[in-house]
Order: sequence, then structure tokens, then C-alpha cells
Amino acid sequence: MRARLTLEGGECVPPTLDLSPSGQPVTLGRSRDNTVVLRDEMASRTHAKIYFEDGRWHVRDFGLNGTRVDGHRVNGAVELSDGQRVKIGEVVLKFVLEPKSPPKPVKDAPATMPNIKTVNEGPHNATKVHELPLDRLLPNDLPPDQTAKQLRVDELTALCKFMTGAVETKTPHDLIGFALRSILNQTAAKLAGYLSLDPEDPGPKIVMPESAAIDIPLSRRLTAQAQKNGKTIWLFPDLSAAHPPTDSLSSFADAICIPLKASGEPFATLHVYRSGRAFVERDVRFIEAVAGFLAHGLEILRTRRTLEAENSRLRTHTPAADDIIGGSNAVIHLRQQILRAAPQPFTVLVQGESGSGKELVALALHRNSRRAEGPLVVVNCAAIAPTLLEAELFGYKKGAFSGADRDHPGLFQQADEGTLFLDEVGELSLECQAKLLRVIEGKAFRPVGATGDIKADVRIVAATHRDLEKEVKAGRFRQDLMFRLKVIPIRVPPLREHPEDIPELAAFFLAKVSSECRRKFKLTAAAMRKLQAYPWPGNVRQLRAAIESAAVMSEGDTIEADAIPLTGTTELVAAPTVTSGATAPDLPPSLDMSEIETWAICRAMKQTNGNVSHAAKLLNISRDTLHTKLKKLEEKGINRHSLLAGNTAVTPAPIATPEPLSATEV
Ligand SMILES: Nc1ncnc2c1ncn2[C@@H]1O[C@H](COP(=O)(O)OP(=O)(O)OP(=O)(O)O)[C@@H](O)[C@H]1O
Repeated sequence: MRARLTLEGGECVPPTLDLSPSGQPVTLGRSRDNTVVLRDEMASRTHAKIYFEDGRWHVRDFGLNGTRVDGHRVNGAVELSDGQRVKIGEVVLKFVLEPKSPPKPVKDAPATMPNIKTVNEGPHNATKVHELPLDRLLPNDLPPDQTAKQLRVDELTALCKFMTGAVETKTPHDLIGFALRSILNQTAAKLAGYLSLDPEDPGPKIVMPESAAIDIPLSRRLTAQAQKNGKTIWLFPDLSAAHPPTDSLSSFADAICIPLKASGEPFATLHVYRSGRAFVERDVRFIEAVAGFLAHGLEILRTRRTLEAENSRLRTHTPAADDIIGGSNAVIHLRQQILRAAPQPFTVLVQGESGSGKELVALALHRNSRRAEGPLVVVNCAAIAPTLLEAELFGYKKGAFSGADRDHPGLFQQADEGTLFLDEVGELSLECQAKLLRVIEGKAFRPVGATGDIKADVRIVAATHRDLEKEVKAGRFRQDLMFRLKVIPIRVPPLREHPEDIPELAAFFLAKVSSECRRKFKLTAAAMRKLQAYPWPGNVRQLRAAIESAAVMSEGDTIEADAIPLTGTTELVAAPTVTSGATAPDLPPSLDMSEIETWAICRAMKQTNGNVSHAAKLLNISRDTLHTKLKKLEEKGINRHSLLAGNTAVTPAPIATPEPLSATEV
């Protein structure tokens, strides 16, 4: 006389349970060990038992707070009748007797029976289970009916809950933990575990509840069988025949082991063990569904991790070219040269005007070379005193000179297995050039004060704004060194040769300064026209400075043309050439206010060809004020004629600076 318990109030797992007269007694209580786990504070750990005896169903109360049947407190044990309600705490379970089902045909059993059954994957193949004799599948039970096989509403709900929660998990560990907990909650299993089959996986075993991880090893035998068969292994409830008492499974009533695989071989196994009674087929189906989702979820997380790593690798090694902004033919050609030269072991000489992006090119060469994992050491040859350069480049030994209180590795050594970028190599003294040549030729050098030579595996990228050919002709640069450096020459075009890139560059720098200032700057069309009309003698560096300066100084987020500090400067600076180096621009003579005023008046008069009204407008003062100021200048001996000639007694020569006019300096 089969029966069923169905949850009507409160919370318990599972919410419905089929009762078989020949099955194990069903226990109810708060502990996970129970057949029905009650989620109720009023329930004792093991609160009651429902069992079949003398052809009838009974309930026995063990709980502190009592068990009620149809409102009457159970004293010891009482018989259960069809339709009665068992109440423990707030949990109400309806007891229903099921009508007898006609006996089902059973196929002949083979002579020897396996004590383990292999369940074919997926609910579609569920019927295959019945190819094995049903009485051996569940030896103490009647043949399971369809309800034992099909997932019911509560299991489907639990499955949906698991899937919804699983997509939120971020790490494989979290996903596995979530799957194991979902299985424990739904099936009232005693233990659920995940065992990686990858010996190199850092987290090969996860067991829930965590307290069980120490005491209960996951069965190696089951793992091996599941891995070998590639299918679910479901042990018989009666394990005693199959497992010696020493086996880790011998204390359980039933066990399931599922190989986890997504697109290839199994990569892990899922173990679920249960005490008290065997799993029903619905449990297995539920666990299989969770396992399938888990396997694919882990595969997705793994793929995502690989892609993220790959993506970050690609970002750091990226072609350079991504950092070099510009879509003009000049910049496209530059990128092509970089990508061709980068993998070669040869020395590269990067030539270009100051601020045109030579260092950026050197960085791109390094990032795209086979040395990308190694160091990139940058040395500005012009910034180191010639007397110190040798020690800086090649290092020194302790005591080599006063102040050398310890051994110091030189820049060559620091760049070992990487790239040494010698910026402004044209500024090296002839003495240093000779030493550098030796290193480049023999790749061996001697630290200052050392007795022996050392070697470093360094690729040299050099840069200069000078025309080295001319420097050689002038006797300022060694020809042999030039040849050595210029194995691969790369010319970086000045910005005036690719003005079509100005909008993109401007947008790039504007975005940078916007994110730094947490504002959203934008240029007006007039401001952009102004940027495009300017020849940018200081190249991209100057453009960047002008944009940053305008943005920082602007009150609102819209940058007007006036805010770009280049007024009237277009004709000021003859574009410098590689040959001549940067031309010193017309700058205020000093920070002395009266000198700046004289300089400004001089500039305005020159620019307006002596027209006082126009000059006053440029200076943003009235015509009368300018007249007064001009008079004062005349008193000092600076007349209009000398102003127009730019010849002012009080105006010293423009500051000689290698830096071109920068926006912030205007
Ligand atoms: N094509 C470009 N795309 C983006 N930024 C650029 C570009 N060219 C130059 N820059 C920027 O301009 C500034 C100057 O570039 P860099 O220092 O590489 O010039 P340089 O030629 O080495 O100058 P110097 O000869 O004075 O050392 C840097 O901020 C750099 O990032």
C-alpha cells in the first residue's frame, strides 16, 4: 500500500515524498540526515518517523514539541489514515494512500547482475534504466512508477532557481559551491562534492557541507568508473555487497557520481552521497540536470577567463600602432614601418622633430618585438652630463670614483633581454660615441672601475631630432656609429605633414583630459578650425599641451576658439626642420610685467603693421590707453619704427630654448 506525503504548509525538503511499504522508514526532522528535512525551528533534529508495519502506516513522535495528526498530539505512535495531516511546528504534510497500480512487466534478469547501474545521459534516455531488472535497480522497493522518474514542480522550481543564481556567479569556485548547495537542499543528500580530474587544477576538490570534507573522502573508485564510462554511476541503495566496510561509501545508503564534461573529455566528477535511504530516480535526474548546467557553466567561465587573459595580453603587446593616433597616410606608413621593424634584431634609428612622437615609436617597437616581456630602458643622452654618461650607460664598481659607494649596474645591464632607447643620441660627446660604438659592435663593455668586460643582450633603438648625415659632415658625429645605429631608419613625420590627423589627435587628448578632470570637454567648430590652421612647430606634444591648457583653463565644458592660446602665432614660428632643430619661438622675454607689456605692444604693432586701433583691439585695451603707453615707450627711446622692427632696447633677445612654443607658454 503505497502512500505519499505532500507539503501543505511550512517548508520542508522534499516537499513531496512517495512512501513504499517495503522501503526504509521515513524520518522527519531538522537534521539533513532525515528523509524529509523540516525547515522549522520547532522541529527537533530527528522529530518523527513514518513507517509501514502490520499492513498499515504509522507515525511515531520523538520531538520535544510534539507531532500532531489532524490536530491530535501523537503519544508514542499512531496509525495514519488516508487524507490525514501530520503537523510538526508549522510544517503540515498531508498523508494520502495511493491506489494499487497494476504490476508492471519485468524483463528477465541476467545470470549475474552488476551492482552498479549506468544511467544514460539526459532525461530522454531515462527509460534505458529499465533495461536492467527493476527489482535489482531498487532492491528494497517496488518498481518505480513514472512519478519517481519525472521531475516535479518543486524540483523544476529548484532547477530554475539554481540556473538563475548560477548565471550570477563570477568564479568557478562560486558556481561549484552554488551547485553543491542546490543539490543538498533539494535532495536531502548528506554530502555533495566536486572532484577535478585535472591534476594541475588549483582547486581540485570542493565538498559540502564543509564539515564533511575532512572526514569523508570522495570515492576514488566511483570517480574512476564515472571517468571511464563517461556516464552517470548510480549505486544500489544496498551498498554492503559492493563495498567493503572500509570503503568511504560504506556508511551511506546510496551514491551518485556524474562525470562533468562540456565539449570534450570529462574534466571533473560530481559526487552525491545519501544516508537513510536510496535516491529515487527523480533525484538522479535533478542532479544530472544541475551537473549538465554546471559543466557548461564552468566551461563558459573557463573560456571567459582565457579570453580575458588573451585580451589583456593582446592589449599589452598591442601593436603599437593602437597608441599612435592618426589615420593619415603618413601615420599608416609609420605604423607599417614599426610593425615590420619591431621583430627584427637590428638597431633602429628614429628621426623626427621634437614632439613628433619618437619615444612613442620606440615604445611601439619594443612592445611588438620578441623582447616585449623584457625591460624597456629609456635614457635621454642630452639630459646626462657627458662626464657621467659612461658610468650611467655601463655602470660602475664601488670605489670607482668619489661617491661610488656601491656597485651600480649601468643602463645596458638594466636593459638586458630588453630594449635600450637612446633618446637624443645626436647629443652624445665624441668620446661617448666611441664607447657606445664599441658596445654596439662587440656587445661587451666594462663598467667604470671594473677589471673585466661584461655583456648584455640588448636591442638598441636610438632617436634624434638632428640630421645625423649633416652632423657627420660637420664632424660632430661618428660616421661608423651612424651606420651602426641606422640599420633600420624610421622617420617620424612632423604634424604639419599630416594635419588631417589633428581632429583625431585633438579628440584623443580631449578625452584624456576629460577623464582626468572628470568633465566632458568639447571643442567648438571654430576652435577646431583654429587647431587645424596652426602649423604646430612643437608637433603633437604642443597640440596636446594646447588642448590640455585650454581645457583646464576653460570655465565651462565647451572650448571656444579664443580659449586656445595660439592667437596670432601662426606666422610666428618658421616650422623647424630635422636639419635645423627646433627654432626658438617669439616668447615673452621674462616674467617681468613691464617687459612683457613692452613685448606685447611690440607684437601687436608688428602684427597690425603699426595700426594703433587694431593693435589696441588685439591687446584688449582702448586706443587712448595704447597711445599713452606708446608715448611712455617713446620717452624710454623706443619709437614706433623700432617697435615695428621688433627692435626694442628693453626687450632682450627671445629665450633660447630647444622647446618650441607650447600652448601653456603663450
Ligand atoms: N601619433 C601620436 N598619437 C598620440 N600621441 C602622440 C602621437 N605623437 C606624439 N604623441 C604624444 O606627443 C607627446 C610627445 O611625443 P614623444 O615624447 O614621443 O615625442 P619625441 O619626438 O620623442 O619628442 P622629443 O624629441 O622632444 O623627445 C607625447 O605625449 C606623445 O604621447
